[in-house]
Amino acid sequence: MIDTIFALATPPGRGAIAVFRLSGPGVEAALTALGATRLKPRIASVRDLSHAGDHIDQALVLRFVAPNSYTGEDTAELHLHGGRAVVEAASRALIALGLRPADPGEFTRRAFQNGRMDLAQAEAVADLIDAETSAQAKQALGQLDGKLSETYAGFRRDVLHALALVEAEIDFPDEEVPDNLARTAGPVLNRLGGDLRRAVDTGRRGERVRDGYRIVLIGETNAGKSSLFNALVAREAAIVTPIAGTTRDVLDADLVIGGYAVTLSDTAGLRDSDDPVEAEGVRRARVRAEQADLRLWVRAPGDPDGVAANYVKDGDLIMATKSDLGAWSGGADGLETLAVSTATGEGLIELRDWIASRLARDLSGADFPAVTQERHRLRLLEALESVDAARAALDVAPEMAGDDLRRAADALARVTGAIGVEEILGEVFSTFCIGK
Ligand SMILES: Nc1nc2c(c(=O)[nH]1)N(C=O)[C@@H](CNc1ccc(C(=O)N[C@@H](CCC(=O)O)C(=O)O)cc1)CN2
Ligand SMILES: Nc1nc2c(ncn2[C@@H]2O[C@H](COP(=O)(O)OP(=O)(O)OP(=O)(O)O)[C@@H](O)[C@H]2O)c(=O)[nH]1
Ligand SMILES: [Mg+2]
Repeated sequence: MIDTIFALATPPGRGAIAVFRLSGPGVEAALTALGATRLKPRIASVRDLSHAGDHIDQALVLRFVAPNSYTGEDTAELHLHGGRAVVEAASRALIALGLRPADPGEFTRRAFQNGRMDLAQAEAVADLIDAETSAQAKQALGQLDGKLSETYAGFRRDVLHALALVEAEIDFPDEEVPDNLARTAGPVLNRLGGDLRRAVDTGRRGERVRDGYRIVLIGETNAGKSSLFNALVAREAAIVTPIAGTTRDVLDADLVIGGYAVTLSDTAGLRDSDDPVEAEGVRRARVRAEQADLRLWVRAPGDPDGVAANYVKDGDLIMATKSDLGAWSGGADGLETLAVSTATGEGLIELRDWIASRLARDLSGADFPAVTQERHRLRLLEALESVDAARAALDVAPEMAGDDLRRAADALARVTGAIGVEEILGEVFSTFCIGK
């Protein structure tokens, strides 16, 4: 027998209203026991709820009848006055009536298990709740709509089509098999390989929108990195002193620029040091610079053509800091330069604008939906490798191509949860909040 579950779907604590969500075969009996009868499906009704003779609340009650509900089961919502005592009384009554508090993500998990959505859509529900920027919300909504799932399903259809062509040839073996295959399945696999490669490439973008675009401040000691960091995050987050070598640890701050999530990192000034603590700081700074999506190379007037140059890549930006003390004049190897001063505020607005347009360039693709999760990207890579292997096998050992294509189809089916569900369910739903 399937449990009937309940959870508070609104944040805990005092509020205007508190919404309890119920799902499972025992919903109707529970509603009747609470005194909520004669409810028309999907029509809100005001009912006095009580249990064991105690009046709980005058509530707004909604009832959905299976399968026409979020989970696909009988469900209900109790919209209560949002006081702690009311919430507590309702919670106790529901437990007394045999309902069980839901696990994180359990409503969405049931929606998935009842075929109301696939795994990629369930992940989108969690992403939408976690979204803090407009770009994150837009990306999650695209995935919730099923656009991403449809893309994956299209890839899988192409794989199965190629597989059918390969099997048809192999079933009628003759001298011409390799030639025929190269003519029929070859072009299908070439196109599919290109599509999968493009999808994998959007994965970097999708993950950056979801998890934050990584920008790192890097430069000589005393160049003004921490001062610039503080100016961008608008608080005195990092220690600033005239002493060279002040910053040791990498300091991260999350900000939103132009609707995109950004993680900005302040780092230790790059120089050789006998101090093991500083040397470790410099090592960490280098690692971060290496991993970053964008490096801001911070250079003050008079800074030598320093070590930072080794870590800066095409497309990075030179921050000519302390512009109040004079213009920076150095070779920039084709990198753009922006003069800033945290003393006067010069250039700070321009810097934000510059970053915003860089984010728009790197992250807003016309080819939404982007692949948003590492889990998807890894499966797509697996599919891509198998398709490439199948393509190579066509000419030499066509019977191997069939196995490769079956592996590719499996990898794609795992993304949407068509197969291999049990291994990934825990991973996907454990990050959900209770009540979702
Ligand atoms: N109060 C409330 N607001 C909410 C939700 C909810 O469950 N309750 N949602 C949940 O997270 C989201 C909306 N998503 C939903 C998706 C499908 C159904 C649903 O009952 N579908 C049925 C009936 C459709 C209809 O009314 O015509 C169906 O598809 O058969 C409900 C909510 C956001 N807002
Ligand atoms: N005049 C002027 N001084 C600045 C400016 N920015 C930073 N400074 C000063 O430069 C010194 C070093 O600044 P920090 O921000 O600590 O430099 P840093 O690059 O973080 O230095 P390390 O952490 O040692 O690598 C401090 O005394 C700051 O007050 C600026 O725009 N104008
Ligand atoms: Mg510093």
